[in-house]
Amino acid sequence: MDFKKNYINGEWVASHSNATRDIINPFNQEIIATVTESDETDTKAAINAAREAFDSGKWAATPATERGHIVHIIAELIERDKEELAKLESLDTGKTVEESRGDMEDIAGVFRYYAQLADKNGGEIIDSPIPNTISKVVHEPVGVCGQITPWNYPLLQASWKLAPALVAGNTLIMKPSEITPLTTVKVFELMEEAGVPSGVINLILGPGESVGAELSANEEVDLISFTGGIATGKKIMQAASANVKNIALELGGKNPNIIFADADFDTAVDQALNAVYFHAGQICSAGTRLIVEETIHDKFIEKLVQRVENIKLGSGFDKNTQMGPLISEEHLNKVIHYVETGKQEGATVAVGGKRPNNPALQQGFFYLPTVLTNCTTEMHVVQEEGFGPVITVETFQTEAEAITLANDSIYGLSGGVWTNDIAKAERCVAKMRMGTVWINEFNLYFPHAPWGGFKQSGIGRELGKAGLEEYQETKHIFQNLKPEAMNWF
Ligand SMILES: NC(=O)c1ccc[n+]([C@@H]2O[C@H](COP(=O)([O-])OP(=O)(O)OC[C@H]3O[C@@H](n4cnc5c(N)ncnc54)[C@H](O)[C@@H]3O)[C@@H](O)[C@H]2O)c1
Ligand SMILES: C[N+](C)(C)CC=O
Repeated sequence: MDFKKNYINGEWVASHSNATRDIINPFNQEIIATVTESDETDTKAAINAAREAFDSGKWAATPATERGHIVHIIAELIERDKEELAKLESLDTGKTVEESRGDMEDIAGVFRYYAQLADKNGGEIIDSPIPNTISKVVHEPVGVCGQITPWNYPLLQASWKLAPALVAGNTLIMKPSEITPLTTVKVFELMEEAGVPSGVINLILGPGESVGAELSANEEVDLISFTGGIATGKKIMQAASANVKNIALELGGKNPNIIFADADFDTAVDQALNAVYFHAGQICSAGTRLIVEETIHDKFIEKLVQRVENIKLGSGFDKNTQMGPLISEEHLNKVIHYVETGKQEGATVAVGGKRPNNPALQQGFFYLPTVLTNCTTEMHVVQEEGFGPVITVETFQTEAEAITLANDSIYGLSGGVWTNDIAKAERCVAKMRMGTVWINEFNLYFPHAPWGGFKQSGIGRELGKAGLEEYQETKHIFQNLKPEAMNWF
């Protein structure tokens, strides 16, 4: 695999210090690539390139239809190379290739969706209350956008930022997670091939503390869009205040999954697994807080545990694997810490609760899919985002109790309700303080509908029309067709 570099002003360049970083396969800890490691100096060069490209006006002045056409070509190139991209994503993150294939379909869909929206948000004529005037609203690009992404869905989260920023006419600097940059590098190659002009898209590889912090604080950056953890989000928000940047934060979640006794039992059990164990639970919207009606608790947990015991761990490249490793040793230790703390606080391990014994998995950062019962709302493992394959189980007797438990969180990203009583479901979702609520479903998202969090799960929305509006300024233009002196002064 060749050495991966930054992409600044249309050139592939190594960092000024020539520092490098090895990228590790979380399944076996082998080095899968070496990439350039940048710092503040490289970041400033990328910001300058984006600033000059924006100020030249060349991209913003390109007709929206043409910008949309280029974004559509990017979608086609992703479609063309989706198998290579899927394998690269699995190598880098450990998730199964089947999951990565699904991600690549979603990613191409995001570029396609924004391509077709490019020339359909031109503004509006306001019915002016003042005679002989024209009042109109137009949308303009925000300017230079800093975009910072996490390691769990590297290219998917990048696509949610790249596609709307481009069709809106912005220039950008993207910083992927330093531990999973490979598919983002590849998509920059595809965007170059698609004909995005130099300076419009810039890629900078490096750590958050230097590259990410510079992007967040630099006064030449007009907007910072971040997806990642809550602690980092708070730092970015603070740094962004330097020049009162526009800010979009997609942060973590600790998502409730409410199961009423009248739900379709087998489907609810099956989907409770899907809600958490894809990508070993490393999903912002994972339904890790299972909230089950007391009357079905024992039966539900018995069936759930039976199913969990059969989940096959292994290499993401093995067709039989259902769950891969966690991303890193540091992250594995975090998951272990939360489960151990939960046990000390009174939770019972119904299944899992440790690393697998299988000798073939010892080089990988594996943790068994876990169910903790006897959980209560104040436990750390219930309140804090462990980001691993761990379900905590709480019970309720009444609808009101279920809602109270569901909302008892600083987070508000997503949640689910399982019941065959639609009126009850509607009553629940009306009270659930989350950006996405599913009824008889979990973890579904698509480009047309907005995504984002209530409470400390974030600010702003990605996807849908709202995801485009994040990258647009709104300008009111007022024209007097019959100007007259006022003679006031
Ligand atoms: N809401 C969503 O849609 C969504 C989607 C995916 C992931 N997430 C969240 O992401 C988190 C997991 O990702 P992570 O561990 O990579 O998050 P993280 O916050 O550790 O890192 C995210 C990115 O921020 C960078 N960063 C770190 N410190 C920084 C700083 N001081 N200034 C600027 N940038 C900095 C990192 O290098 C990385 O690129 C979870 O909390 C998950 O819920 C949320
Ligand atoms: C937003 N989503 C669900 C694709 C990934 C969250 O980690």
